[in-house]
Amino acid sequence: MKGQGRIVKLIGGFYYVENKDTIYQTRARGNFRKKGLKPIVGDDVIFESTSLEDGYILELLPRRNALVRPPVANIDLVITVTSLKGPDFQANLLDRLLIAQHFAGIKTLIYITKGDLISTTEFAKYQQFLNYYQKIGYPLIMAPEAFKPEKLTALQAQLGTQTAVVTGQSGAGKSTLLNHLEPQLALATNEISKSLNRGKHTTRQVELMKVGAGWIADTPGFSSLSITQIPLTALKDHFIDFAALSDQCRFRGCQHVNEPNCAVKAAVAEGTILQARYDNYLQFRTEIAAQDKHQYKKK
Ligand SMILES: Nc1nc2c(ncn2[C@@H]2O[C@H](COP(=O)(O)OP(=O)(O)OP(=O)(O)O)[C@@H](O)[C@H]2O)c(=O)[nH]1
Ligand SMILES: [Zn+2]
Repeated sequence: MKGQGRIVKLIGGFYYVENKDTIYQTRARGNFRKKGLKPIVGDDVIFESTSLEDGYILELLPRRNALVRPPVANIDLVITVTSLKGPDFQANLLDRLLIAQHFAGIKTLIYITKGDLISTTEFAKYQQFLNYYQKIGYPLIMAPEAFKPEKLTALQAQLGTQTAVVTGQSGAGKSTLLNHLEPQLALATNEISKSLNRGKHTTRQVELMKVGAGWIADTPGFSSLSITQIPLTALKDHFIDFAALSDQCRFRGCQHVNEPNCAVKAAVAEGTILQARYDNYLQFRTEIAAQDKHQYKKK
């Protein structure tokens, strides 16, 4: 048969392509390889196959968008899983994820886990962050409330026929959420390693799975994320709270660093923009500038 399908998994040089609920094992043969294009999970392709195990990808169809990490294409929503305890909450990592997702042009839903493992006092420490992200426009859901039947139904309805990706640190609770959404998946989940205080990387590959009428990709966890693919002067546009104020800065294209009459810096001083978020902005700028310098030297 010859037809259109979607790459759902990639293992050992084989691309697994779904077409009408059947999965075909294929290899890449199309001329896209000459163009240096590498198919990733989520890609729509034209493929040909003689049996379930023997097929070829002939053509890679244009991508709407793609994330670098995890590598997935054609995504409508990223569910960004952020644990409060084990792994502990890191505003820096959350900001990296949010900025990378905005740069890729993909909507974000923040999903907070393990609030049940900390005291009320400790929770209050994080509350200002959670409130802040909601205030600036990120929808946010939280475990274990998110597992209530009516909440799961609402999330499924929100997903509809779309494609979502679940991303976040190792052991944050990605597979756990998917198992609640679709118990038939029965994905392996694991306790985080006590000695390393991080996940054991239960999920080892990106895999796109049917959940209700839509698709969700579970992805391996990670502990750091580079944002150096973003051009230095564009970074500010992906901090949605800064972007909302930039009209009020004195200079067009204000980088919110050294310029006078900067509305962003004023908001930080006033406390309407979180200091930690602004500090992360400056840190990301330093990382991007260091990378640019390094690349310039190599040329
Ligand atoms: N107490 C508590 N435990 C949770 C919560 N969410 C997940 N867990 C537990 O945390 C552990 C790790 O969860 P997983 O769903 O495997 O995490 P993951 O993000 O898929 O991990 P990797 O696949 O390694 O990246 C499991 O033992 C879960 O039962 C939560 O909200 N509260
Ligand atoms: Zn400014």
